[in-house]
Amino acid sequence: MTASIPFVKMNGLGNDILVVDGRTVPTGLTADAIRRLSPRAGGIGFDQVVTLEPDPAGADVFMRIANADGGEVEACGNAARCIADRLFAETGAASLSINTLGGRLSARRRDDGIVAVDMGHARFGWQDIPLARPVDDTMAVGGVAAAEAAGLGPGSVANVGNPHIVYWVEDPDAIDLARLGPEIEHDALFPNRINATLAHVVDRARIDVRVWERGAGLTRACGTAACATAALAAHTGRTGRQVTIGLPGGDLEIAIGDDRSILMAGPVATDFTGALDPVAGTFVFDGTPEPAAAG
Ligand SMILES: N[C@H](CCC[C@H](N)C(=O)O)C(=O)O
Repeated sequence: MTASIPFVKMNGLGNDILVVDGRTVPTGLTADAIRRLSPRAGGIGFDQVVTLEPDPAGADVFMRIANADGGEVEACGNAARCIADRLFAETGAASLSINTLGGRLSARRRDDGIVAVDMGHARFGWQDIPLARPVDDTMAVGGVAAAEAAGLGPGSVANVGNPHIVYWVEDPDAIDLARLGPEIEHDALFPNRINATLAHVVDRARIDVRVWERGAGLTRACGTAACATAALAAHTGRTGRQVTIGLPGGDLEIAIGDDRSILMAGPVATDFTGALDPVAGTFVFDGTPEPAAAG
């Protein structure tokens, strides 16, 4: 087996990201290889893959994002923090511009060492999400059969680079999101599918959430879901504009600007390194690529 490209496994509050560097040589990582590598049983195990690339639009880096199912997506908040942390360590810089399919982000390391990322602006229009049909009040979206069958009220939708629906509930853990999540994700109302969050507003400065991620399933944390939930809560008057989002993996700090800009801050960590074969979908842990065969 020849493992041909190095990788770093990182995580933001347990939302784990495989990072590969395609800035000098394309990685050749295919959607099929991602699907083979993502399972925690037998694979490397991750929620998303991020490939660093040169940015033709002039940002410091282009961050290409794929979910565990191999599908390419527009945004990943935890990955943005992980990438920034890694590149700050690599370059000594304390700020960074990251371009993505969902728009351009800017990251900086705060004096306390925490990485903060400006995730851009929340959009609430039905075409922005997108929804499959016009909806006047996107803060109260009904018609998702599985959610209604589960007794959830209408959801609020936002696009923060990627699409999200947030259901406001008293006790997220009382709802079987593992069963409900995929039915919401694939509902016909969402032509690009959707990330689904159950949110309990604790008080005007804290919301506890559970997230089913499009293309990845239940995760320990979801940065963009935290951003969407905080933006929607502030927009509907459920909270102020400085909100702590409590996720199974820990807390994210979100600040919503009066222009609907979103600043997200939280910890990141590096788990391990290794190398993988992007075509065969095989890998070695914490090792270096196998030495070239002798001879
Ligand atoms: N599953 C998401 C992408 C990853 C988002 C999440 N990991 C985050 O930290 O924002 C989507 O399909 O839009």
